[in-house]
Amino acid sequence: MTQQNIALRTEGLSKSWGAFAANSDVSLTFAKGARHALIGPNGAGKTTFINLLTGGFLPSSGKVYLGDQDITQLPQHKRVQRGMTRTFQINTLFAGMTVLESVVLAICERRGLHSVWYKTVEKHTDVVDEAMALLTTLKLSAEANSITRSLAYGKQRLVEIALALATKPSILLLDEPAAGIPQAESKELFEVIAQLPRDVTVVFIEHDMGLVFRFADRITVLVGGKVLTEGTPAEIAADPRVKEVYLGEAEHA
Ligand SMILES: Nc1ncnc2c1ncn2[C@@H]1O[C@H](COP(=O)(O)OP(=O)(O)OP(=O)(O)O)[C@@H](O)[C@H]1O
Repeated sequence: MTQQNIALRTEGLSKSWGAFAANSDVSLTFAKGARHALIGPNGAGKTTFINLLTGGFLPSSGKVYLGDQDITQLPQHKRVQRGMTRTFQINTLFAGMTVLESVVLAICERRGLHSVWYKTVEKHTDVVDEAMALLTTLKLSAEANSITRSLAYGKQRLVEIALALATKPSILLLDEPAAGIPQAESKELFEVIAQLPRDVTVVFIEHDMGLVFRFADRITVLVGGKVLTEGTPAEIAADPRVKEVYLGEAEHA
């Protein structure tokens, strides 16, 4: 992979709490436009790794590079400004607003239009247009005027993704986006994620292997905080070590 094709890269990333190493020497490269899944058994260190990427945790050692810039020490909000965003659960304020209102607010925030309240936003028709375009991409335009809290969980997850996309990320990090939603809705959710523009690199954690093998074009397997292997879905599916890890887990359960 050439430097121009790299969206994000880690070098020997480690995170320990006391003697416990949640991530050890994780060196990964995420290609621009990839749909890159992180998989591995419970406690493998996937969420820890995402937190090291977003700046939620600082690593014990190692580096994080966004393109060619070392962002290892950069605070979370500065990483968002540079194009790296993760989804957050919709808070009470956003849950009580309509879908369109919340996305408009998120776009205003990005554009630095802090004093614009929704009632005066009609003047900023370009903000409303951008919000509607985003909702159309996410197949949420029919829900634009619904109160977010009243939507099915799968749709609420899409609103969370809309709010993340309102920051105009080049990298979108998703930690189990389909957790807790019915299977039919999760398939729909991933279909929408799969159709996001290719200028957004998507890194996601997912436990449902059906979804992983359907939607990822690259898979990294973490076990015990370390990279076990990485490859295309076909390579990972054929890797006996991966089967062993999951069979071991199933036997354990
Ligand atoms: N703040 C923390 N302090 C101490 N240990 C932690 C902390 N955060 C996570 N851990 C530990 O690190 C290990 C890895 O956790 P992590 O959540 O990264 O795994 P995961 O692969 O995302 O697991 P799951 O699939 O169950 O969500 C776990 O044993 C967890 O208890």
